[in-house]
Amino acid sequence: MIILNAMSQTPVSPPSRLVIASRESRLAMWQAEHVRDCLKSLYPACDVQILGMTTRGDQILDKALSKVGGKGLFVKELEAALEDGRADLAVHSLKDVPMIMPEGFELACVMAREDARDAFVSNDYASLEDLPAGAVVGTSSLRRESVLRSRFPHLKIEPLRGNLDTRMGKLDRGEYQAIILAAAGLKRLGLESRIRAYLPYDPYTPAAGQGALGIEMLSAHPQIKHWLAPLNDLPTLLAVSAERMVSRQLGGSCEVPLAAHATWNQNQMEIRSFVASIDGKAACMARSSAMVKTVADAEALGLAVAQDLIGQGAAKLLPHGLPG
Ligand SMILES: NCc1[nH]cc(CCC(=O)O)c1CC(=O)O
Repeated sequence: MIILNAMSQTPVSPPSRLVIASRESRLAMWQAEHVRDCLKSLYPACDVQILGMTTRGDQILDKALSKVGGKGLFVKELEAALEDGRADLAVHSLKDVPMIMPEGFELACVMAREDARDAFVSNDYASLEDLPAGAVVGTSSLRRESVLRSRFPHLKIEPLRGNLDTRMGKLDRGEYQAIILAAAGLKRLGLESRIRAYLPYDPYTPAAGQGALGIEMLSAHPQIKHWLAPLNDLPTLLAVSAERMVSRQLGGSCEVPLAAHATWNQNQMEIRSFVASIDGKAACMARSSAMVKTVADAEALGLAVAQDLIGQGAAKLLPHGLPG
């Protein structure tokens, strides 16, 4: 649970030094630098440093994420740096943050979301519809694979791992006719011009948290939450709270195609979600809208959507059944 701008009774003095742990990929570094710049403008006297590190998710590139135990693969080393005091904050793509965080860790804040859509990238084709039979499409996500297989059974879907630059390189060397990536990462790295088409939320619903940044901290250091509170973006916080609740209720793993996307505007939230089989032949889909004013309201809507999916038989699509 995140407290927005919690006005503490005892004034907290501004930070004098903050160390941000980050993965070393270009996107992760962009995100860490963005957080550093925001902190520097909030606290001009604060010394803000970035500690770059490699995670297991960056090292293992020859296997599908779903096969190497996707959960937390990109965050564990960063959490270790927080635990031994080498860093105060860890910046993550919220999509990569497990739905249930380990004991002692929490989100300090959720920052404004970039474009949450998936993007179609290709050198030779303008859209998925233009791809000929047998064309190879690269994606590392079972969620994207499932929708592609159901809509375009004539395409060949093949795994695509590595950081953004690696993935673009594989496309440019002709290993794939097209690839699907999160628009957010491409835009952040100045690669927006490579996007040939934006995939609509229906049916290409993104993963919970896609496009948003989450900053992780140790629960034992509550002053950090206070310092970072101004970086929270309310529409994003409410949307991702609902999305992450859906995902958490369904076991939130990378081993099953699972999508959840919410928007919030003037107290009105809309949310859509699906759970599907990898071949795209079976799917449960739910959408809902409600008046939402607080994180608790958003989570209640997420819970209702998860229950709708479960009522449709979503548990049968989950590799380990329902959690708990
Ligand atoms: N799973 C890897 C990952 N984690 C975050 C992003 C993109 C940026 C974002 O969603 O914030 C990506 C790459 C992708 O899905 O194309």
